[in-house]
Amino acid sequence: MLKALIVGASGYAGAQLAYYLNRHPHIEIAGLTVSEKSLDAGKLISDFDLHPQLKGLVDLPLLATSDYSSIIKDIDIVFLATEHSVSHDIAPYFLERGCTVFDLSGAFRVNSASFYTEFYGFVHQHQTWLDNAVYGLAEWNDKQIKTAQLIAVPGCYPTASQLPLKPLLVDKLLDTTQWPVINAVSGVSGAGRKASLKNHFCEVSLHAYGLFTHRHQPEIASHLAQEVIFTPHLGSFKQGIHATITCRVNEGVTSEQILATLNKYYASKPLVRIYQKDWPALKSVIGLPYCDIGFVLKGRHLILISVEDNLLKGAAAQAVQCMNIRFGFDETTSLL
Ligand SMILES: NC(=O)C1=CN([C@@H]2O[C@H](COP(=O)(O)OP(=O)(O)OC[C@H]3O[C@@H](n4cnc5c(N)ncnc54)[C@H](OP(=O)(O)O)[C@@H]3O)[C@@H](O)[C@H]2O)C=CC1
Ligand SMILES: CC(=O)N[C@@H](CCC(=O)OP(=O)(O)O)C(=O)O
Repeated sequence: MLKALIVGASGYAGAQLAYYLNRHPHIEIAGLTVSEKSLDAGKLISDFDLHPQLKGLVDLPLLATSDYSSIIKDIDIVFLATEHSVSHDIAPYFLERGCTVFDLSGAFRVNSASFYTEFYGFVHQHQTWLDNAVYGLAEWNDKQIKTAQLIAVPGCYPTASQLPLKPLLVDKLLDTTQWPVINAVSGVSGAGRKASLKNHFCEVSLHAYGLFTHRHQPEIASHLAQEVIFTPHLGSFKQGIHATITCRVNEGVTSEQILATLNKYYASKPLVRIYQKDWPALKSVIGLPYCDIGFVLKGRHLILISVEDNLLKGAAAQAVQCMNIRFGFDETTSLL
């Protein structure tokens, strides 16, 4: 059994990790932690006001600490389900002690120090770890994940955006002079569990945000090696991301070619499902670890639809998928 620690366990992504790791035949949850001053210190993660869906499954207490020295012993794997600056600060502690770290935040996703100053508001202090981090887009980077010590699990919007576009770019089916236009709508859980007016139920309707400035635009563009126009939207539903991606194909490209290319890259990938006709809806993926992809071509105009659960394929499920790949377990262990 490998021993795993979840830091930030009381959050939305952390609780999903706890659920998956508890069912995993090769993993023992060795600890669940929250911040030193957490209001949830000492509570069970399955308490009524936290994550009662875990009752009887994971009735473990939340340890409030910033000193991991007493729990680090014997830990093999650390999941950081913490905000970017927290992951940035604490990841090296675990890495230097030999743990394999799966970071769900953006702190190690893009190998550019200036990116962090511009989009995350802090100066990145760990260039060597940034150099060594492997981007955990599981369907594409499995070879590198197998030997990585630090896996930067992609963002929720970047996963939904890159999975449909990447095969078409790699196989040169897109006219890249027209930047793909990604309009994506996220449920409110994408903003995390902490209460704020911005994600208050009565305040959320449907609106675009981060126009030309969202940090996921450069994450998507750098990993696709293709500029994109990315506009996120907040919708009044709890979970899920629905991305509508409009692009232009090269002269002569047919629907059959697009389907063949998507199948070429994903037919053997159990967590990406390609639609031969019609296109997916959020209800196909909520509570499940899949990214579902459909498309329609008219002339040279292509619309791709991709959907995922932001907390699952967009966060916790992809992190566990990466862990499965890293440690040689079946990719879908505990996920399906
Ligand atoms: N929500 C989503 O859809 C997605 C989230 N992510 C990323 O995953 C990470 C977690 O997101 P999410 O679960 O939504 O966030 P939440 O706000 O729901 O949870 C954050 C967790 O971190 C804990 N925490 C806060 N400060 C510290 C600290 N200094 N040390 C240890 N724990 C701390 C919080 O508990 P407390 O405050 O009580 O200490 C809580 O358990 C973020 O980086 C996010 O960007 C990635 C993809 C999708
Ligand atoms: C709805 C909402 O607010 N979504 C978040 C993105 C989700 C997230 O947690 O960001 P990472 O994928 O970078 O970790 C946002 O736009 O900031």
